[in-house]
Amino acid sequence: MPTAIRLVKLEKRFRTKYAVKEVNLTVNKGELFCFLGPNGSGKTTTIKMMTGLLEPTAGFVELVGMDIAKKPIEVKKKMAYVPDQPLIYPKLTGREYLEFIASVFEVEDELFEQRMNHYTELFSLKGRLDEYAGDYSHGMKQKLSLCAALIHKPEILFLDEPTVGLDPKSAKILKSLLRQLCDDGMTVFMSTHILEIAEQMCDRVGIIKDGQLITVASMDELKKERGNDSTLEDIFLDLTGDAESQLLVSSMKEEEV
Ligand SMILES: Nc1ncnc2c1ncn2[C@@H]1O[C@H](COP(=O)(O)OP(=O)(O)OP(=O)(O)O)[C@@H](O)[C@H]1O
Repeated sequence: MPTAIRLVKLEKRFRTKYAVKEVNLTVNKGELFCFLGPNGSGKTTTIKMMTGLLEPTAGFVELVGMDIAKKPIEVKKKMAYVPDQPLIYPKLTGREYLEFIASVFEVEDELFEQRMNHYTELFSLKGRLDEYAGDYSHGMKQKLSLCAALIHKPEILFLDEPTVGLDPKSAKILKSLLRQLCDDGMTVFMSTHILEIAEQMCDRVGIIKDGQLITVASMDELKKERGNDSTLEDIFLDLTGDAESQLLVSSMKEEEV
């Protein structure tokens, strides 16, 4: 299986503090990879280095075989990034925004129309495309940002907390869409706090704690190692939580019963 993403000894230091430390990781083409970790563990910093928005202190990132620091334009043509806070131009309509993104990526008119119709229909945005994007709700902005990311059919899609702000129907649509895109060969790298999503749909999960990647495995591998009745929540808390927070979670579970 060809490699889509390769991180080699990737590090980011802010002043004296390491936000990401010696991360090595390979993600294959067509994989749906979930990146998990507690708040402040280094997920966004890693994604920003992977997408060329932040320069590493050490190490490097290769996407589809190219070093992002050496070939930034070529690499960026092959990827898309949907941040947790959607970045849109408020004075453009939804349609104008998608047209603008398509023009940057030189998408042919016919393909643009097909993809715009397909994705905006899927996310129930088609009837709202002539309104200013600045007047959209948070969830609608998030969906417009997703449609824009898919308009040039990237080989690698990075998503930071993609389901936050989406209603349950849109979240479900997104989950099936991501699975289908990966089955068709796209690679998805996604951070999430929703362990259920990672458990249900990811091929592999990576868990980061204090800037260090502490586990990379499929759900089957994790269960084999930790016992078949373990949930991802148990495993996650076991690997990342301190004893106190685990006790708190257990007592809350007992109270629920
Ligand atoms: N620009 C910055 N300057 C200084 N420190 C930063 C900067 N950006 C991030 N950090 C620090 O780096 C660490 C990792 O932050 P990061 O945003 O990558 O975490 P995260 O795992 O995405 O967290 P969350 O789940 O809360 O979004 C944190 O300690 C954070 O305070």
